[in-house]
Amino acid sequence: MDYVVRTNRLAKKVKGHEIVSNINLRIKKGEIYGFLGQNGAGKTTIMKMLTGITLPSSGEIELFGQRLTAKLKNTLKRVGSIIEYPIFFEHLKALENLKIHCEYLGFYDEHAIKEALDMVHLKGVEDKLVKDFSLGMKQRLGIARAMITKPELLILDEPTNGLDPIGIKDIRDLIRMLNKEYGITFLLSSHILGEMEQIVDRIGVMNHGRLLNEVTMAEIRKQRTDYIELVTTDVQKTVYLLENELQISNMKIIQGNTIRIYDLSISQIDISKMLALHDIGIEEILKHTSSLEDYYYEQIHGGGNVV
Ligand SMILES: Nc1ncnc2c1ncn2[C@@H]1O[C@H](COP(=O)(O)OP(=O)(O)OP(=O)(O)O)[C@@H](O)[C@H]1O
Repeated sequence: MDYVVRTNRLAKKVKGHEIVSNINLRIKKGEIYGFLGQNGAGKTTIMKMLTGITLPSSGEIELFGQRLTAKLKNTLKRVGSIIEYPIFFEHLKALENLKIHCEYLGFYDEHAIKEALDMVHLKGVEDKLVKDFSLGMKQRLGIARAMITKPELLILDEPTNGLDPIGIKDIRDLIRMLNKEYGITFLLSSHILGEMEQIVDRIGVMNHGRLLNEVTMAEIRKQRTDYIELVTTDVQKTVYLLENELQISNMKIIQGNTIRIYDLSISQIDISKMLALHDIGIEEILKHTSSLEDYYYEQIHGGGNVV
């Protein structure tokens, strides 16, 4: 298996307290991997260790199959990142900011700068002052800056934080495009489940400094069970009617008065019509579609496996 990132029992201690422990992370080449976890779960700390901003207290990091050591800092050239949020010289133009960054890196290539701006669709605003950029444009400029050296892995910490729905969609589309067209592997973090669900191939659930589970979105979708939830004025009679009038057998009663129907070949409308015909009052009927949110809460509250 071609892994871009592998960590082995990675841990970080701060003032005697372990803020992340025993992290065995695996990110495959070409995938969009998402770290999911509440504030303070340890996502940023791991990203800082992967980008060489912070040193691990123990454990190992392997990037592109090579162990990351002080001597092999060159490997980090293959990684681009925005950790926390991108900081610019606000009173300078976008292009000037990128040029300064290149000079600082000792890598000056005007063509690469123009190409990066083009990739994130910021061509035409390179002479605009950064202070006049929207948050979404700044995020895109941050991605352009991280892309100048043509990294194979981009690490973006909460890339859609603070953006409005259109800005969020723009960044999502940009990440997808960079992944598909340029084959860039991504490590993203977010605490917004719905957002991650729409973009990642695989997720790692972080909780209190531990990586609980790594699972593909395809696996989550396969496991999910959708059902219709029904509350009526007469549970026993409803069950009898569902079985005999609509031939539904896959259902269960929960909390005494709620029926969950797992047979979705019969619509809510048919159920409602049939019950109305038999004078059964419906207090509630709704379709429940399980999602990443269900999986996440199961992991956090059900004590998911540590990987
Ligand atoms: N330098 C530090 N000194 C003390 N505590 C720290 C330090 N860095 C991080 N922590 C603590 O470690 C925990 C993990 O922080 P981290 O920033 O990695 O979490 P996170 O999952 O990225 O959350 P957020 O989304 O809020 O950034 C937090 O409780 C944080 O307060």
